[in-house]
Amino acid sequence: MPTPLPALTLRQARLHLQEYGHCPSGTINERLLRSWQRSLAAGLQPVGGLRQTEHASADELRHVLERNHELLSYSRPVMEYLFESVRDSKSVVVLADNRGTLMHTLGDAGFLNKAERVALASGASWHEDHRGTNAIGTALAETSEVEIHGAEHFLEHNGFLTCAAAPIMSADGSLMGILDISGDRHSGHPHTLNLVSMAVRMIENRLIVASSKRRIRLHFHAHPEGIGTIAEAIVTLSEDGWIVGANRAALALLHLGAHDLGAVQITSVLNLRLEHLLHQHSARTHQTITVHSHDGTRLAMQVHLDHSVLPAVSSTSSTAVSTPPAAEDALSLLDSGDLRWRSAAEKTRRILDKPIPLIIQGESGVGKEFFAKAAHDSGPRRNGPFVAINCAAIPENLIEAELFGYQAGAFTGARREGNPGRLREANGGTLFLDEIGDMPLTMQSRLLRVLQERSVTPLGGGKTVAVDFALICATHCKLREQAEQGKFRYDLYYRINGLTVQLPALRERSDFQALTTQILRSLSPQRELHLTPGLLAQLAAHPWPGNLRQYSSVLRTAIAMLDPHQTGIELAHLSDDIVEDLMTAAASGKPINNAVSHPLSMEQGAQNLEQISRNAIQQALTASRGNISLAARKLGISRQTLYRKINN
Ligand SMILES: Nc1ncnc2c1ncn2[C@@H]1O[C@H](COP(=O)(O)OP(=O)(O)OP(=O)(O)O)[C@@H](O)[C@H]1O
Repeated sequence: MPTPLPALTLRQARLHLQEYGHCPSGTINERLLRSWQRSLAAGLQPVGGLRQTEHASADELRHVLERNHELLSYSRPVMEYLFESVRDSKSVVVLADNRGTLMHTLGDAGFLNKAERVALASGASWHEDHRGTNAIGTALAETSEVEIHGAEHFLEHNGFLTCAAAPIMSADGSLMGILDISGDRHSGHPHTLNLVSMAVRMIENRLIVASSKRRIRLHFHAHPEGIGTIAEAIVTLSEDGWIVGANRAALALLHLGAHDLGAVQITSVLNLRLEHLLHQHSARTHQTITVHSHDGTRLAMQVHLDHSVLPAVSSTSSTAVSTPPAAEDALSLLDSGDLRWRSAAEKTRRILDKPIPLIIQGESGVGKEFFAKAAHDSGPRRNGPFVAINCAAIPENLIEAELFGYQAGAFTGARREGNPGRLREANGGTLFLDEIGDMPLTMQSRLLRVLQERSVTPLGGGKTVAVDFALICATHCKLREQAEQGKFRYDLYYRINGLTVQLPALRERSDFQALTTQILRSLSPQRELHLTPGLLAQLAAHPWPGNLRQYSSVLRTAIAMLDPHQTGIELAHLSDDIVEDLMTAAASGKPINNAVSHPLSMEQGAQNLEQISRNAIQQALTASRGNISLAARKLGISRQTLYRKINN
C-alpha cells in the first residue's frame, strides 16, 4: 500500500484542480486524478451536502436484490468469512451491484455516526456521480482494484474512511458488482486489498461453476495440487469447443482477454482434441490429465461435465468420438440437435463425393440455402465456387441469358463482351438452384439438356463449353406434385432427384433452445447472450411462419435493444408486433410447442400458460419500473386488461 499523501497536500491539490482544471504535475497519481475529474464533471463539490438521488427506494432496492440474487447468494458466505478476518477492526464488508448500489453490508458499524450508518446501508449509492471518488465508485469506473484513503475521497465528509474495493467479474467478462472493505481511516491495514481481492476470486470461481450448467468445464493449473484451490484456472466451453467463459487465472494463463470469449476455440490455445477430452472424461470422471498450451507450457487439467443437463455431449460422447469426421465439417456446425435435421445432414454427407444431385425441400426460410452452402463446404468441391441462383427472382425473359450466358450482341441490351452465364461460373464447384419449382417450362428443357450433355451453349450460338458442377436444388413445394399437375417436367424431376431431404419447419424442431444459442452466438459472437427462460418457452411455442429467417430477424432486433452490459434478452427487448403475437397466443390458450429441450421443460414442467403470461407481465412491469401504461404498451394490451390480469 503506497503511503497516502498528507491530507493538507491532497486538499490543496483538489482546490487547484477545481480552480485551474489541473493538478500540479506529480502531486497525485493518474487514477486518483481521473476520478476527481469525473467527480467534478458530475457537478459535485468537495464541501457541502449530498444529492437527493443517492438512496434507492424500497421498490428499487427489491429489484436490485432480485436482479443480483445469484451474486448475493454466492457472496454472502465469502463476506462472512471475510468479516471474521477484519472483526474488531472498525470495518464493514460491503457488496455493491454494478451501478454502485449497496446490496449487503456486514460488520461493526459502531464506529459510524447515524448519518454514516445510513450511507452504508443497503440501497445507498456509492457511484462516483453521487459520492465522488470512493473505492466502490472508482473501482466501478476503472474496472480495477482500488484503495482510497482518508482525504483522497473527493467529498470531505468521507475523509474519515479508508476503503479497499475490487470488481467481481462474471464468467463472460462483464462487471457484476464490487466487493469492498471500508473502515475507520486510522484502522487501515496494508493487506486489506489483498484480502478483498482473494475473496473476489472465491466468489468469481463459485459463479463460473454455477453458470456452467450445460457446458464443458476445464479446471487447470501449472501443478496438479493447484486444481481446486483459489488459484486454479477455469474455462467453460460450448459443446463445439468455443471458450465462452473464463476466470481471471485462466485468461492470464492462456494469454486471453475478455474480448476473446466466444471468439476463440480451446484447440487454438491448448494442444488437445475435444473428442479425446470428452472420451477420457466419460472413461474416468475428474481424473487429472496433462495438456500443453501452444507455447509449450505443461498444465494439469480436470474435465467437468454435467451429465444430467448436457445430454447432447455426455450421453452421445462415445458416438461423437467414434464418428469424428461428422463432428468437424460445415454441416455439423449448423447442427443444433434436431434429429430430422441431423438425419438430412447425415444422408447428404454420404452423397457429397458422388455424382448424385440433391433436392432440399422445406418451407420458406427454414435454411435451405444455408444447408446447401454447408453441404458444399463439407464436400470435396469446397474450394470451388458456390453459385446460388434464385429461379423465382429472375424475370422470365432474362433467366435464359442469366443461366446459359450469351454471345456478344446476342440480343438488344446484351453486354458488348457477352456473358459466360451462371452455369459456367459454377464449373468446378456447386450450382444451387433455389426455388427450382418456379423455373419456366421452356427453361426446364434447356436445363435438362445441359445436365444430360454436361455442356452449355450460350444464347446467340458460339462454342459449346463443357461444365462440371455438383447440383443442389431447393424448393418449398413438392416437385412430384408439381410434375403430376404438369407444372414441372417429369424427366427433369428424375434427373435432378438423386436424393431428396426435407428440412423441418422451425415450429417442428426439437432443438429450439440450442438453435437459439447458436443463432445468438452467430449474431453476437463477442457476448454470450441468452433468453430468459420464460421468454424462451414463449418463443418456442410460437408458430414462426417465416421460420429461421423470421426468428433470426427477431433476435437481431432484440440484441440491438440491449444495453451494452446486458446479456439477458427479455420480452421488453422484442419488437411490439411479436410481443403482441405472443400475448395473443398466451391469451387464446394455444398449447405450448414442446420444442424447448428437456432441461428447460423439466424446470418449466409445471409452468402453464397462465404462468407464462404472469412472467411476461412481471417482466414488462420490471422493465417499465412499475409504470402500468408503459408496461401495457410493451405487452400490446390495454391498461384495463393489464390491471385485470394483475388483480386476477
Ligand atoms: N442455422 C442458421 N443459423 C442462423 N441463421 C439461420 C440459419 N439458417 C437460416 N438462418 C437465417 O434464415 C435466413 C434464411 O435462410 P435461407 O435463405 O437458407 O432459407 P431458405 O429456406 O433458403 O429460404 P427461401 O426458401 O425463402 O429461399 C438466413 O438469411 C438466416 O438469417
